[in-house]
Amino acid sequence: MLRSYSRLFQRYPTIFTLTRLPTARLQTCHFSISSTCPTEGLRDFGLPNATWGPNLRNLYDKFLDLTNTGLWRRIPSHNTTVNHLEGIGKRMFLRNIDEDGVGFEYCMFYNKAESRMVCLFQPGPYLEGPPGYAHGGSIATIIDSTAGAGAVYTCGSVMTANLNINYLKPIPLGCTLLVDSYVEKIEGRKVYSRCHIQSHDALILHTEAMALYIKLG
Ligand SMILES: CCCCCCCC/C=C\CCCCCCCC(=O)SCCNC(=O)CCNC(=O)[C@H](O)C(C)(C)COP(=O)(O)OP(=O)(O)OC[C@H]1O[C@@H](n2cnc3c(N)ncnc32)[C@H](O)[C@@H]1OP(=O)(O)O
Repeated sequence: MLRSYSRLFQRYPTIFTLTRLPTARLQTCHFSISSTCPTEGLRDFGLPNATWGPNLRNLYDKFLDLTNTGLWRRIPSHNTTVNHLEGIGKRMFLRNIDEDGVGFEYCMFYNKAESRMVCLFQPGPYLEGPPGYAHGGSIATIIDSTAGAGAVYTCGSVMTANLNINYLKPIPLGCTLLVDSYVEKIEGRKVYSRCHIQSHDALILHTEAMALYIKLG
């Protein structure tokens, strides 16, 4: 069964394009976005926990070492991007499961000089799509979140206008991945990013994507 899925995926890499929707009424959305730490004192989920496998832990240690060079910084991760005073009860999509390890287990590092955001990612069992593998929507989510955070840290608030994904090889649940994104070019309000997902040992290229973000304000 798994082999036939694998063959199917290798033969027909899917291209998903999210087509343009009518302009959102941003002025009617009463939320504030902070790229800093809006929930001081609350748990930072981008830190190792008992559900992290050795590969995720090793990659984390490697990137943490890189922060000593001053080129990389670890991005704190809370369960909301919304100011907690007005955002009580809201949850960030990727952090909306209380149990560790079952959903999106991840941590991000940012390199300002390269406009590059990497995400160390371990997809948990609640992200299942095909038996034993991550759902394409969950893969799109981690890509958009990584490249989106990269765009935000590079040039401020943005919204995703277009996301184009080639799913090349299925992603087994529980494995460790490197989601690697960078801002390729900026034209006016348009921010073009590229992203790929590879296995922790860089032997398998699972996914490639391009995203267009529009700067707000
Ligand atoms: C985002 C916040 C992140 C917070 C991060 C906090 C810190 C980091 C921590 C944790 C990381 C979390 C990261 C999460 C990331 C997730 C992001 C999302 O899920 S966003 C939700 C899904 N996206 C929508 O719902 C958009 C819906 N669409 C719209 O609202 C509008 O269409 C919008 C804002 C995208 C553009 O509308 P206009 O009215 O402001 O601008 P116009 O004039 O239409 O477009 C500007 C230019 O862009 C082109 N353009 C627009 N859409 C295009 C498209 N789809 N394809 C090609 N070009 C497009 C246009 O042709 C125009 O180009 P010309 O300047 O004339 O050259």
